[in-house]
Parts: sequence; C-alpha cells; structure tokens
Amino acid sequence: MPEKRVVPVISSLTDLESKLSGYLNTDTPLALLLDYDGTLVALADNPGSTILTANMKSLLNRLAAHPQIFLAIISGRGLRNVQSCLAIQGITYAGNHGLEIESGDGTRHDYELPVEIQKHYTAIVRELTEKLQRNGAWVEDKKLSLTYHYRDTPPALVEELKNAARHIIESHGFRANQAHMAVEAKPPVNWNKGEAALLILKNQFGINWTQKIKVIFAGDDTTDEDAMRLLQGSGISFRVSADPDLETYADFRLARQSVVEDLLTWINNVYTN
Ligand SMILES: O=P(O)(O)OC[C@H]1O[C@H](O[C@H]2O[C@H](CO)[C@@H](O)[C@H](O)[C@H]2O)[C@H](O)[C@@H](O)[C@@H]1O
Repeated sequence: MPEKRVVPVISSLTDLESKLSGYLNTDTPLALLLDYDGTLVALADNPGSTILTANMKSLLNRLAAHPQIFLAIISGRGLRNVQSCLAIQGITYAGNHGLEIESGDGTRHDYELPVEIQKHYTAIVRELTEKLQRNGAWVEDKKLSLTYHYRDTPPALVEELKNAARHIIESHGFRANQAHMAVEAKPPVNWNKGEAALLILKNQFGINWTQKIKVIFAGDDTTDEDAMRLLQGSGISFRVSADPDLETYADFRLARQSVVEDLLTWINNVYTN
C-alpha cells in the first residue's frame, strides 16, 4: 500500500532536466494527464475568472497536436465547463472528478450514480443553498458533485460555515473533501480522478498500457491525490504546492503553479528537439 511522504521539490526547467533526465524519449508515447484549477491556471477569486496564459495555451496546443503525445484533462469542474475553459479540440476531458469523461472522438463514459445517491445529492444542494449560502459563501452545483465555496467569507465565519457544510454533506453519506477555500462534496462511490485516469489509459492504450507508454500526471489538490496514488510505479506525478512539509502520493512537488509551465516546456523540448 503506497504511503504519503515528503518528496523532492522541482523549482525550474533546469531542475526538471536534471532530475528527470532520460525519463522521456521521442520513441515512447507519452500520456499527459493534467488537472485544471491551480495546475494549468493560477487560482482566481471566482471559477469564472481563471486565465489560461497565452504561453500555456500555445504549449498545450502544441503538445495536443504531437503524434506521440496523448493529452487528457481531469478536473473537478463539470465536463462542459472545463472543456470551455481550455477549448482544445480532439483531446480527452474528464469532469466532476472523473464521473463524466469524453474522449477526443466524442466517446463518453458516464459513471451511473444509483438513484438513491442522486436523491441525496439533490437534497444536499437544497440544504446547503437554503442554510449556508450566505456571508459570501455559495454552492456550485455541478449536477454530480458540488463545491461549497467560501473564498469571500469573512475569516471569523469560515470555520463555522465549513463545519456546518461538512456536516450536511456527510449526513447524506457524501464525502467532504477539503479544497482551496472550498469543500468538495463527492458521491460515496469507488470512483475518483485515479480510477478515471486508469480507465482513460486503458481505453486509449489497452490493458498493457504500462508497457507501452510513459505517463505524467500533475495536480494541485487533495482530489488529485487519488490519481497520484493509483499511478505510483506506473508513471510520474507532480503535486503543485508551496508547502515544504506537504505529504503526497506524487513523486515530486512543483514549488508553485508557474513551474507547470516549465514542465510543459520540458516535455515539448524533449519531443520536438
Ligand atoms: O480539479 P480542478 O480542475 O483543480 O478543479 C477543482 C475545483 O476548482 C474550482 O474551484 C477552485 O478554483 C477556483 C478558481 O480558481 C477558486 O475560486 C476556488 O476557490 C477553488 O476551490 C471549481 O470551482 C470547482 O468546481 C472544482 O472542483
């Protein structure tokens, strides 16, 4: 059973070139799996205000177009939402922490939530909205999972609202995950970003994908740890965090979100030089 631990940090392109020298080569295909918020874009005040920089967009488009690179985005956002944020055609997207997946050719995989769980979801949205959508906090209803945001809540009220939200979520049997200035409510099913990543890789490369490809995953949040855990030993994963004491299932820590640009630049350099 893998365990979380403090891992080496990467702070620059030079670091990547030295610490991962030889991991990638032009003869071996690469599956590049990436989270969105806090990874491809800096966190913003509101989910509608994230900015994908021109250089990141250009790097992602170049990587997506490379014949040896398979690109998938695995996000906590709703599927259509994250697709519209990136607007890159022909790649695979997973939304709602992997509950809904659409590949580049339009093939879908939708995790069927049992009716009982769907009823609880509706009840959580109603209860959170009625009781706790106040003092700047709000409910992002993504139809399969939700995010309770409290970024604009006065600090003195945060603990109270957060605890009350967790209580409502858990009283309906849902999982409450701490996220960035938010609590994510996820259905109690054995499906997460890690399971979604494995399914995407199997569908794209077959059951023996570990023998055919290199895999890189990057994410910044607690929900990304599921992918880091399940990919341990079969790929290399990176957790974006400024915390030197952070314990993670990833292989490396990226010191800040801007180092993701270095990661994409490094991959682009390997495959295009
Ligand atoms: O899995 P991700 O792609 O990282 O999505 C995780 C959640 O991201 C969004 O919330 C977070 O980012 C917002 C914009 O930067 C920020 O305002 C908020 O405080 C963060 O929690 C998104 O709104 C959620 O739906 C995603 O689950």
